[in-house]
Amino acid sequence: MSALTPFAKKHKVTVIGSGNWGSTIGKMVAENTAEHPELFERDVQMWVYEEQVEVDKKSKIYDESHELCKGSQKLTAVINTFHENVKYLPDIALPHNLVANPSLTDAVKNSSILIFNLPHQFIINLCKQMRGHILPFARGISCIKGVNVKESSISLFSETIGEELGIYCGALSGANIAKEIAAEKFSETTIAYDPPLVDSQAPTPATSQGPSPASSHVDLTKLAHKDASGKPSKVILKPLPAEYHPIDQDTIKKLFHRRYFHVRVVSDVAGVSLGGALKNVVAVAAGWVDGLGWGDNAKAAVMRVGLLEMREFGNRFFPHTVHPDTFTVESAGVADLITTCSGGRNHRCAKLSIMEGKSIEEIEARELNGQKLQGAMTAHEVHTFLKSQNAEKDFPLMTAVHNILMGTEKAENIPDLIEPEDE
Ligand SMILES: NC(=O)c1ccc[n+]([C@@H]2O[C@H](COP(=O)([O-])OP(=O)(O)OC[C@H]3O[C@@H](n4cnc5c(N)ncnc54)[C@H](O)[C@@H]3O)[C@@H](O)[C@H]2O)c1
Ligand SMILES: O=P(O)(O)OC[C@H](O)CO
Repeated sequence: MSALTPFAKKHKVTVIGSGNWGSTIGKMVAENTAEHPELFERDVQMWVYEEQVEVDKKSKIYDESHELCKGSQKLTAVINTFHENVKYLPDIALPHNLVANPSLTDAVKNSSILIFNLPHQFIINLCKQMRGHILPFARGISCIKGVNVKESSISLFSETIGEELGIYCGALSGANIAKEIAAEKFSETTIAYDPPLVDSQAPTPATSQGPSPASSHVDLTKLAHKDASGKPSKVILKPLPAEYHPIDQDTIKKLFHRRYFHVRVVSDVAGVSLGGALKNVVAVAAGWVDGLGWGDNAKAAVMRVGLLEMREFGNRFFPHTVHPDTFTVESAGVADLITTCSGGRNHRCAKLSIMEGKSIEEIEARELNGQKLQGAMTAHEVHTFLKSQNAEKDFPLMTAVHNILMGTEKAENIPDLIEPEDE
């Protein structure tokens, strides 16, 4: 113990995912670890789903004499050599201390802070691969916009990750179109982070020897937290060893906040997560309305109904934890809805799909170069859950989006579907 001065260990940070948002978050986090050497290890690991890519001749980094610019190459090699994610975040210089790693288990090894940033359909499988390879006391932040539905149950990805890995996981969400933030244009975000007090800031049990040295003697069985729906969580959190600086709200803010990316830290994990997931469904409807050429008033009507349904969804299905104000006060609520329904990928692809008479999946494959939409999948998942609760009629917009995607309704009928004429 004598060799260990307080906070002798710095936090190692890993970003799991390297898409459009994953790479942007990796950029900001690596900028911050370099600026806070007292808290964090400088190098940030970024797990990359390995694939073959070609460096485009029009790209600024193209160098005809370089081996990696000839034919198809590993994405990780290209990122680590040219410090650019040519496929998912082209033309943005990444910090040299952001290290692409194709091995998930190696990328997360010894990391005390794990940032999850993947399309939601991939996360459970990845958590299973990570089990047994992470520090048991690690803390997580989920930047994933989606919900985890299994027939009649719904959970947030912060909860799912927490339960799969036995760690606490908060959530980051906001009006955050990645390519704008990567170009360092101003934006805000909301981070919900409220772990139970098992770390060194927790009041530790009094002993005859005086206060416990930082963290390690808390009775964890009494501290198992509740998940966002109010059910007792299966996770029994492990306290952070005393040699680490606490991973508190201040530490989390230092990890994400940039001059161009303003962070507000709150406690409402459920509200922040639901806002990010449900707005993607509304964005699909907004895209259709724009594609029909109905103008801004029509889109505003869809957004108004969508916001009310988002708030009602939180109140009804997460009554113990959602703070209804989150949807209107925080970037993770109405601000995200506005930006998504203007410049987001879900909106753009839905708009093109109706203009061209093609499915959203066809447009996604043609337009997004491997990036993944979350709106259509989330609409189906939310519908499965609403149906199981016999609540479809109380969420007419969410239900309409599902039915239109399924081809049993038409986007042209949205006005009647969201506000039946006899009401
Ligand atoms: N892009 C944005 O503007 C933005 C902003 C805020 C939040 N988000 C959210 O962030 C999350 C991640 O989205 P993104 O934009 O970084 O991703 P993306 O859509 O840009 O890219 C898709 C990613 O999925 C990976 N992938 C493909 N197949 C895979 C597989 N089988 N297993 C694991 N990974 C696989 C790809 O390598 C790539 O990294 C989503 O929930 C999204 O809603 C995105
Ligand atoms: O491009 P979208 O539709 O996935 O939305 C991106 C962000 O979530 C906007 O905040």
